[in-house]
Amino acid sequence: MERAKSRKPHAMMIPYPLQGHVIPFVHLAIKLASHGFTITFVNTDSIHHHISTARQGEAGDIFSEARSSGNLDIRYTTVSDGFPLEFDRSLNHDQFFEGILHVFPAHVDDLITKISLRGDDPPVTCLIADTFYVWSSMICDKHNLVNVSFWTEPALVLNLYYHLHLLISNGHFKSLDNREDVIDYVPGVKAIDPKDLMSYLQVSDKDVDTNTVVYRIIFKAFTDVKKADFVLCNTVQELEPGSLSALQANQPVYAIGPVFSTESVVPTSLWAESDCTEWLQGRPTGSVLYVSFGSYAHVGKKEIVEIAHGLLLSGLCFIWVLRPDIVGSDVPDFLPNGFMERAQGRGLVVQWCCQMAVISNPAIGGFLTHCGWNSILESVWCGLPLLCYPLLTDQFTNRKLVVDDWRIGINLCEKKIVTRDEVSVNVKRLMNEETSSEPRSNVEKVKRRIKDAVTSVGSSEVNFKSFVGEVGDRIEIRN
Ligand SMILES: O=c1ccn([C@@H]2O[C@H](COP(=O)(O)OP(=O)(O)O[C@H]3O[C@H](CO)[C@@H](O)[C@H](O)[C@H]3O)[C@@H](O)[C@H]2O)c(=O)[nH]1
Repeated sequence: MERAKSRKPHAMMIPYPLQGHVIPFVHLAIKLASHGFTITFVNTDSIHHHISTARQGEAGDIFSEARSSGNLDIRYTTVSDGFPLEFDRSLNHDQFFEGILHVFPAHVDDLITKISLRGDDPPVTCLIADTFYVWSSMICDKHNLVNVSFWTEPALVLNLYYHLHLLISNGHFKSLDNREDVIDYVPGVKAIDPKDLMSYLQVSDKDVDTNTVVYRIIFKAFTDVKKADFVLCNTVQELEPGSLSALQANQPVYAIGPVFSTESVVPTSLWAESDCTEWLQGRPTGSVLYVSFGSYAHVGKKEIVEIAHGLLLSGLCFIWVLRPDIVGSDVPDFLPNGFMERAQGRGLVVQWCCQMAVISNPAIGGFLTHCGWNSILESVWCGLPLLCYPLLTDQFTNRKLVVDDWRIGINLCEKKIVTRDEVSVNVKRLMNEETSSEPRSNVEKVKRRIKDAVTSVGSSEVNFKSFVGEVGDRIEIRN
């Protein structure tokens, strides 16, 4: 017993192989390691390859600098996701996720077996896997590991998926004609309109086949998470008290966000970053709009063209992140003819950048976003009001938090297809201090809350420390 007590906890961490998941996992790894954990961080070969290509050379051990500067025990390894490196995961989305569902867990299982045969010191005693993985409880049972699920979206979204059975039994999901009235029976959620549900739940059985891979993942992952010993959420207790309390009534759930280190030395970008510092230099405070639709969603060419014209019409300065695969990796040309020439001097288009560095520049005054959860947290951290253009998955639900609940942002459009006039009008509304005074003053309040949460006495920090204590106790009991 004494020996077990003095043993450091050793957690294997496996993010979902997508940019918006790898980033918070890396920050969590650093935080745990600085609280005495040994970490073995696992990226897929493909994610590692993209990080290396973005850096124009083998990235090697991505934690080497963090390890030496912070004296942290973080080990790094990669594992195959079952596909060759050249396989286009973005273009072949469903095939890729079939592999993540069925093939990837076998590779993870092999890796854990290999590591345990190698006799690492201390031995791996805990798995911290993304909540979207459907196999965590199976792997933890097999290898006698404490099962920690890390949720990288808002607690509201987890809470809705968690109570999927209620949405189904009440006819708001998985019926031929889903109900369209307000949902008021999910514990911890006062009321939510069906249009604010995650995109996957906004469709009826008439419109989609819910046997596709995305649905099989959803149905299984949110059953499996109920078997986790602990759930960590990248959110703040004071921001989502209802959903968090509802979840906490069932199992240990800790709000520990926002999990990010503002000066991260760990390379995580999957595309080469452009440095925007020089371009931003000397520009008036709050004069530049930042536009990004994250790493995962695609945007139709028609919409990109409308947004491009709208940005030009607005007459404002902007930095627009446009991934090469934003429309599709088989559609390389999507901007309207002459756009770059007309934007010269006031618009900068980059394929990727260090978002946190850019949006914390005082010249940035607002964020046109797809409402990815990391982007929302980062924008609030920097005190920037948001212009919301959700594209898929949790982004519609996140928009509700931003626009309806916290009132820190405005909607770009109501309909799916945005027009250039809507872009121009709303961009101007967001960037004008008078017309955006309400979201601007509210974002300052929310910013205070999230910054307070991560001080030594703040809720996220206190929750994090109790998680560290609890997980240590659980490891002892298991071993
Ligand atoms: O040029 C860029 C653009 C983005 N980022 C970073 O990339 C991350 C993007 O994350 P997020 O804003 O959450 O968007 P996605 O990449 O689209 O994230 C996926 O994962 C999120 C968290 O699970 C979900 O909320 C989203 O809907 C899902 O698409 C953020 O940390 C950004 O700082 C950069 O560093 N440079």
